[in-house]
Amino acid sequence: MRIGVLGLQGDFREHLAVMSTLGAEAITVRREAELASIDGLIIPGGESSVMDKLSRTFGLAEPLKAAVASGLPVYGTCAGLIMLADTILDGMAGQQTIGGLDVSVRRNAFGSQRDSFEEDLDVPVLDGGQVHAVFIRAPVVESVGPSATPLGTLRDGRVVAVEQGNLLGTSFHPEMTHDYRFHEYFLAKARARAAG
Ligand SMILES: NC(=O)CC[C@H](N)C(=O)O
Repeated sequence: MRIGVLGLQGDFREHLAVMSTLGAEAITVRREAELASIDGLIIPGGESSVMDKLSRTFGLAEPLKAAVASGLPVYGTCAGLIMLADTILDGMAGQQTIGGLDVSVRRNAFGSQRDSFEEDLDVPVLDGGQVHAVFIRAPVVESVGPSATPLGTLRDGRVVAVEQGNLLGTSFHPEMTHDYRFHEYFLAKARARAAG
């Protein structure tokens, strides 16, 4: 099994380090050909509008859409979640997404007052208790369509983790904690895909 981490922009090196900690082979993905050799893809945090522009400049936007449509397991964190959302609210002018997750996601949903914060979340699909989540200029999942499932919510009920088949998205950054259960959850999907 081999994992790709989209390396156009953002904190992709941290995700590569998590993969190495978890004993998974991982490569940085910047070209279409690299997408063909992986069993799962992580889209890191960063700035989604820049990632969107670069993915189109590098000719990766359509191949990424095709990869999602093919059932490749993809895990998006923060900006990566925005990239996977079918609908983006408060995007930059002309900002597009890869899509695939039947959700609307609002960029920078917590405003400058709460630019970054941490909260413990209940995530019933993960064993081992609450997940300590780090949010940095984070998006929120404002509505979840019938094809997607919320996995985790803030105390106020707002959705910050979602799943839809092979797609997984979190508003927060597990790569910045030592709790890699979301990465493990994603790797299980990639392992199933690699096993064919
Ligand atoms: N930490 C992050 O990934 C921030 C996301 C960023 N605010 C965006 O709109 O893409």
